[in-house]
Amino acid sequence: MSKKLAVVLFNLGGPDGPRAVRPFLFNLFRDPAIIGAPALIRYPLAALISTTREKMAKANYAIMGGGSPLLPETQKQAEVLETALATALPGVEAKCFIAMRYWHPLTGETARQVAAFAPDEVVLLPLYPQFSTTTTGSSLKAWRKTYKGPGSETTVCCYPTDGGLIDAHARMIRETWEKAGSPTNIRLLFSAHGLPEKVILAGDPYQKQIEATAAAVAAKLPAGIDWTVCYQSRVGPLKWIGPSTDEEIRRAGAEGKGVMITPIAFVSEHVETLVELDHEYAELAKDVGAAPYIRVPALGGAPEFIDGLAAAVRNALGERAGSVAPACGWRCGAEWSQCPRREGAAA
Ligand SMILES: C=CC1=C(C)c2cc3[nH]c(cc4nc(cc5[nH]c(cc1n2)c(C)c5CCC(=O)O)C(CCC(=O)O)=C4C)c(C)c3C=C
Ligand SMILES: [Fe+2]
Ligand SMILES: [Fe+2]
Repeated sequence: MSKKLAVVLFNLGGPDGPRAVRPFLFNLFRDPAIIGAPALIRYPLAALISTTREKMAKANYAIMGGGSPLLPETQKQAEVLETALATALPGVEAKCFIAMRYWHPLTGETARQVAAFAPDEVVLLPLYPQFSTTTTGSSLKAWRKTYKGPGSETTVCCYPTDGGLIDAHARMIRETWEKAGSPTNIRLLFSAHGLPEKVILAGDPYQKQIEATAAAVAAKLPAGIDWTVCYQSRVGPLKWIGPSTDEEIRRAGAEGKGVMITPIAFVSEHVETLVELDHEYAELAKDVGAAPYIRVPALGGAPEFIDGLAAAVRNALGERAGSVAPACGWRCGAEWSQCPRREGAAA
């Protein structure tokens, strides 16, 4: 009988229609990984923020037909990854499951489905290349709270400089640039989701890993290209890491340059790319004279990226079997004793 492998893909989730927007936002803001206040304060605060943010968020989701495309996009990735795993792991019955953090299929629902599958091995694979306590760390906690099924578990904490990830980005940047007529007077912006600065000061490796991804991609592009990293999607009154994407668009405009913008922390299209990048920042670029404004698509099912994920799963199983040494390497940037890949480690 072939070995059964469950690969659990972590992602954030998004509302599937207008009525889901407020409860989705409530789930997000009541997460202690997002708002670090005690539950007594956090819950009313989450209710208040989700109510006040609902109208604006609904208007953004309306641009995409009312809901987020994140789940269908993730389902497509899961399908192609399953096919890649059939080749990478002959003789293993590998099935991909999707565990979303803030909207269906929620992590607890998926944990029950995985338990019913009764796997011999479980690999937890975040669809976040860079580790943050606010994303992968939060999903890991939710998983560990809810999964009661069988199987030996291994976590891929992160893969910021994975060869497949980097090759996919570099190819898509080159292709998009050529399709746009190979303009020369442009700056390449690697745009990542921002974080409150205090999260980074508390030791989160996210920003360092974003910079490592961007540098590795840039190293695959023609020497001397003009590039920089910036951060989008700021929420709330706290100080967030910078420079912000809008500051960088303004700077490019003031210097008489156009921009080519590539999402570097999101691996699929959703509200932050289809609305923020394609509408809000495109308009800003027009206003400040940053022309042309070119947007590189998110990775989606890019074959190099998917092959990289399949290799990460194979390596995780190799570590479990003792055929390759357990190593965080880059991975989460934490000491091995703190790395969430270690079973039982506090994420
Ligand atoms: C690398 C990925 C992400 C990080 C880091 C992250 C941190 C983070 N996000 C918020 C607040 C919001 N995020 C929202 C949506 C959203 N965020 C990510 C990714 C990261 N978030 C994704 C994939 C999505 C889903 C988009 C979709 O299509 O539904 C939202 C909702 C949208 C909105 O109202 O703007 C909020 C709010 C915080 C506060 C935070 C770190 C502390
Ligand atoms: Fe977010
Ligand atoms: Fe790690």
